[in-house]
Amino acid sequence: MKGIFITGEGPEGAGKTSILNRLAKEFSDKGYPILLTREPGGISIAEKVREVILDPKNTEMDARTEALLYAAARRQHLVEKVRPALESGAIVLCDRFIDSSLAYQGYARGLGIDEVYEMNLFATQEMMPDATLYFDIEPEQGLKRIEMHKGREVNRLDLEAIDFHHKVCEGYEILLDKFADRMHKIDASGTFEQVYEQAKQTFKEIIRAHGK
Ligand SMILES: Nc1ncnc2c1ncn2[C@@H]1O[C@H](COP(=O)(O)OP(=O)(O)OP(=O)(O)O)[C@@H](O)[C@H]1O
Ligand SMILES: Cc1cn([C@H]2C[C@H](O)[C@@H](COP(=O)(O)O)O2)c(=O)[nH]c1=O
Repeated sequence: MKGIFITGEGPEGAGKTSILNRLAKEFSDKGYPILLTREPGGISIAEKVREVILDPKNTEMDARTEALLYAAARRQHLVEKVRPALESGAIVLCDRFIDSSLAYQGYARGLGIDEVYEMNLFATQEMMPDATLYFDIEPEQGLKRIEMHKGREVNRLDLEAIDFHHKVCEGYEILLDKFADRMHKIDASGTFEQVYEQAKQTFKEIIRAHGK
């Protein structure tokens, strides 16, 4: 594919969405062909699946159902939006992707990282990101940011106990080792400007390494 597929990952409130938005704006303004999108969502069918998965009223959702719904939304989003953009040469910035499933469903829910990975490889036909920005923060600090952000939807996963959020971070630590070649750790605990500067430097190195 001609484009570059870059994902943003991390626990709740790490600042992924804010930083990816600013990167997309700054680099689009400079003339780079950026497509900013998100998971679950990004296209109509996947946004509908998102509503079902994240509705806090759906308390009975089975862990495998949850993992399959994320993978189904991912499949449709990839086919309908991400792959065509990459084929046209875009730099796709995606707010969460497969690593979220591995950390949240594979590790924190206990389904198994390898099992969830296998199932997702079927959904994506083995497509993986070229690079991933991992926003590293203690779950307590991230959740506090979300509490302060009054306009944000509170979703079903935000409402999990703090132990679950610690497990999500442990899961991501495993992924940082497993996928050391593509994962870039950003310290997300500082001010927005400090985090943005790190993310921007890393982003520039990634696109340079891919010839852009
Ligand atoms: N470095 C920062 N310091 C303080 N607040 C921040 C920082 N970065 C983002 N925020 C604020 O924290 C809140 C959550 O940020 P954001 O939505 O970007 O996080 P996120 O990682 O996408 O969260 P989630 O995945 O849970 O949706 C927002 O109100 C945002 O303005
Ligand atoms: C893609 C994906 C996401 N999740 C979780 C992580 C978050 O709790 C929500 C998405 O909300 P956000 O505000 O857009 O970050 O869904 C998951 O558990 N598994 C996944 O594959």
